[in-house]
Amino acid sequence: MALIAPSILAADFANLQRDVEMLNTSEADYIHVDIMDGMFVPNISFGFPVCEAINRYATKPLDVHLMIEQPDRYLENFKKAGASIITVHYEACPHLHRTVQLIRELGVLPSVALNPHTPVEMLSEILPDLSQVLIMSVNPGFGGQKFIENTYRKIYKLNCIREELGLDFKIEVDGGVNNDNARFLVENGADVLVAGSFVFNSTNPLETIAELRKN
Ligand SMILES: O=C(CO)[C@@H](O)[C@H](O)COP(=O)(O)O
Ligand SMILES: [Fe+2]
Repeated sequence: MALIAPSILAADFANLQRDVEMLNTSEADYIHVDIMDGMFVPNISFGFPVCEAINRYATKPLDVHLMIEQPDRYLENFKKAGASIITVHYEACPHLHRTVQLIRELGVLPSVALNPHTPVEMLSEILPDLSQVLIMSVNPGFGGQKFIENTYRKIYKLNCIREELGLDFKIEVDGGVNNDNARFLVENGADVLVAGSFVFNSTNPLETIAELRKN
């Protein structure tokens, strides 16, 4: 059974409270919150005031995905805005060990994301310190993109490394996840499926989440 993290990026921002409350009643495990700064990625989403507003209504833990440069500057703000998990990008953190420590010191679970071109081996020295690794299955910056097939291989490799080292971090996959690829992602080792447009563009998001969760 997979854990499901619907991405609020695909919600109706004019009805954010309604959509968060819908997720509260769903089988979703987390609410995935995508933060984009227009620098690390070519798009701007929203910042901590909106994250705080989501948290005001959410009864599920916030899984905050920071697609921003120099994330250390804002870790405390996102903790205060309700983050339970904070993901930073490997590609945005020259001092990743320090960043991960800062997240832990805040009492938040640390997670690191890898862009599609970054090999999983780049995290080998830091895996014991992580509670989650996020494998991007699209290039970050936008919802609604096409799933990159090489992701299965990356997840398989990371899962092998996890077993070899006897670690228990979660493997999350993010981008273009739907009912066609979910099963194979879980079979290859994914534990958490992020789904934005597949959930929010479906006619019955509650059923879509329940279906995804069966994988
Ligand atoms: O981090 C990102 C995109 O950069 C994701 O979380 C997307 O928001 C997922 O949306 P879909 O690909 O499922 O529509
Ligand atoms: Fe994301």
